[in-house]
Amino acid sequence: MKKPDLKVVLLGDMNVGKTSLLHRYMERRFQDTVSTVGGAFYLKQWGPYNISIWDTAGREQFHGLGSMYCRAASAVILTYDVSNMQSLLELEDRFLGLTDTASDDCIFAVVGNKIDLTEDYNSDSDIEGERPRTSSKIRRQVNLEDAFALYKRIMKYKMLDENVVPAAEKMCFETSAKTGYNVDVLFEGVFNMVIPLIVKKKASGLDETVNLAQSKPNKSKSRCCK
Ligand SMILES: Nc1nc2c(ncn2[C@@H]2O[C@H](COP(=O)(O)OP(=O)(O)OP(=O)(O)O)[C@@H](O)[C@H]2O)c(=O)[nH]1
Ligand SMILES: [Mg+2]
Repeated sequence: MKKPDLKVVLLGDMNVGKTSLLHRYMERRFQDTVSTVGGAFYLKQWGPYNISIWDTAGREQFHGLGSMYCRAASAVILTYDVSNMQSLLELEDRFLGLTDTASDDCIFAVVGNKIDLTEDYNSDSDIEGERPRTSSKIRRQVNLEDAFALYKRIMKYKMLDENVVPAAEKMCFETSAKTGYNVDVLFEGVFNMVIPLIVKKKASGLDETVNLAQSKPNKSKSRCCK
């Protein structure tokens, strides 16, 4: 298998929609999911580059694997559910520490999924005419400003200068895996931001992307499946 040029990892609590976001982006549809066991990866050709995108399990029992999946990651997509404040809080409490193994210049995106469930989602934005069947919308629990504040705390945790890193407004997204809203914008925005880092690394001979063959989970602990 060809070695990927860069690695992107999705992290976040169970049920926030990580697998659904990846299905939507890679397979262009919303389909039934089962809660992820261990992790799974997809390969995406992006221009001349190969990108591995890793889906991880949000369930507590797989928590120990998270830092392994993040090893040498160029980008981490921290995902929460806009209808569930706890899922945002978990990102800081439970998932941020797992990113210590990521690349030093790793970029972070904070993503609020399931925006279609909320009353301020305009279904005219649906990309495939998949309008919600009911109008029973709920009030969102997480505002974009909460995500901006988390992003700023992440930059502080990483000891990165706010004036140098991409602005929170550029790195916080709201998406719907169900309707496709903002999903391409998210993934392609992240890819476009990390590619200059790869070019730089390759030029300086510091390419540290993990070989997929060496980074499979320990079979005694978990198995890798979709
Ligand atoms: N309405 C709505 N439901 C969604 C959306 N994304 C995911 N879901 C639903 O949320 C549930 C969980 O989705 P998954 O993609 O399996 O969540 P996950 O984050 O991968 O969960 P784990 O694998 O357990 O960590 C499923 O019932 C999905 O159909 C969305 O954008 N809108
Ligand atoms: Mg999953």
